[in-house]
Amino acid sequence: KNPNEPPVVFHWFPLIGSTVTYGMDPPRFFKENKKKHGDVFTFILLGKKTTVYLGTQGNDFILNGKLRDVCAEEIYTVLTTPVFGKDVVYDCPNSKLMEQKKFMKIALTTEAFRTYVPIISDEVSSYFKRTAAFKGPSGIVDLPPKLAEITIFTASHALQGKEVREKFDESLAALYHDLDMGFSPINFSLHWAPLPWNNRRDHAQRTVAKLYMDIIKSRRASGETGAQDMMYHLMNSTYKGDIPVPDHEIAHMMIALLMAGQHSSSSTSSWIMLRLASQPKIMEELYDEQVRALGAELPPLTYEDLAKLPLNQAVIKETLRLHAPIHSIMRAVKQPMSIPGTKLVIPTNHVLLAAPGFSASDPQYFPNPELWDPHRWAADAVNAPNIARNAAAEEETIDYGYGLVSKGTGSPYLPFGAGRHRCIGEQFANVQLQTIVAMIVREFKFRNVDGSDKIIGTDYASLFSRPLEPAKIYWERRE
Ligand code: HEM
Ligand SMILES: N#Cc1ccc(COc2ccc(/C=C/c3ccc(C(F)(F)[C@](O)(Cn4cnnn4)c4ccc(F)cc4F)nc3)cc2)cc1
Repeated sequence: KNPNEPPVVFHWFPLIGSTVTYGMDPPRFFKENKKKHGDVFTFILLGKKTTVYLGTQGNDFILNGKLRDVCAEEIYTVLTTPVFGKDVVYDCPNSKLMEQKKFMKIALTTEAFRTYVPIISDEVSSYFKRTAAFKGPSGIVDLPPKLAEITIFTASHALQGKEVREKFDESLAALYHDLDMGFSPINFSLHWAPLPWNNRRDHAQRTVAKLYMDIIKSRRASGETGAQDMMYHLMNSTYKGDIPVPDHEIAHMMIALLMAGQHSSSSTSSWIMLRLASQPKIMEELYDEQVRALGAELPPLTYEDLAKLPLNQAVIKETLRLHAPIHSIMRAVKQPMSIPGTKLVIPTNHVLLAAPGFSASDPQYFPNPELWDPHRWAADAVNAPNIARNAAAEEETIDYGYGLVSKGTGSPYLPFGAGRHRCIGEQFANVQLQTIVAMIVREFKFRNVDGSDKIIGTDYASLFSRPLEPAKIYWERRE
């Protein structure tokens, strides 16, 4: 027992360690071990010494770690590179990732979002017109698979372009599924194994990358600059020293963005709809908010309308507080790291694990934390989380080469991470989710099949936490 290293969580077997107890329910695992050991403790995850550092100090220590101390790509590349393809995101030096994030952000501007809102709302309306599951005046439906379709259609059309969207009606859906099978935490250790799903993943990656490269070639040949979508901007970006982005890297970044957007948004939109079914009153308040703000005839939604719907925005914020799709953020330790205020030094054979979502359920910051209550975010709410009020005010920011990002120091609410690796898709995700929610609220009323206010459990077994399936709700068309 080394007094300079964190306490180790008791475990029976050396390799398995605490993988199963952690993997089944990470928040419960964190809570139990925080009680026994405090905010810093080590457990064995798939044979690796994994040191958790909870709370806002832990978030700061890990997410704002220096490049020489912590490394993301060393942990993530085994999982992401076989799915995305080589030379992008975690298969290149961090300095190159920072440039790639700068390129991706160029297509994620408010002017681009103005064009995305009509695209997304049309995709939602036409989905409900054509799908069999929502025929007639009312019914019962298993929601998550339907929302996964809605998110892939809306994100691919808005972010990836019309050509890609049309491919999802044919081959691309099946190929996307094969890619997706490779995107599982088991591949943190079995990524190399010639398992059937890894072979299908590799075939799908090559086929999808080729599909993107063909679109790039045809766009370059025809010279049309149609929609200013992500592909257009990546094709017109250059690395330091005026080096154009190679076609295969454009294709691989497009796959990365497709995977990022799809998993996070489909999980979040599922949780939003399940929470609205458990509290139908809130869904009625959302409808009333639109009628009050936009008029009873509910004109076609515009980007500017979204800012007039604070409750609609709060619903997304509150859902991400309780259901952050990424529950664990991991970094390799490159140099021994001493934890300020303690005599602890984290050695280089450890992996650091931050769990920003854990502090978002801490009653110290959010009274009655398990209650899903979007009103807690209202600016004037008497018990509004004080971070909501002065967050913008004291926000420390820093630029890693792709624009100013918040360091999130002190914030107990970081569903999009913080620091060098912070999410660049936050604004797009909010536009997409707010538009999807607003369009669904116009057409339907949801409630639980048994009329209760129960909420289904969480499936932590995949890479992104999501609702257990099936998750059925009762819907009826608004007259
Ligand atoms: C509700 C939606 C989303 C959530 C909750 C979310 C969450 C996160 C988190 C927690 C990180 C930090 C990961 C780490 O530090 O290891 C991250 C990074 C990132 N996300 Fe998202 N994300 C969302 C949507 C998106 C979308 C729509 C895109 C693309 C259009 C995207 C692209 C990225 C990228 C490129 C990074 C940078 C990774 C790095 O620098 O290492 N995300 N996201
Ligand atoms: N046996 C067993 C067993 C073992 C363990 C467990 C449970 O243990 C764990 C541990 C850690 C994790 C980590 C989640 C994790 C990390 C990185 C990424 C990502 F990189 F992929 C992403 O950030 C995703 N992203 C960003 N924004 N939107 N999506 C991303 C970045 C850039 C990019 F361009 C595209 C991207 F999509 N994705 C997810 C999940 C589960 C269960 C069972």
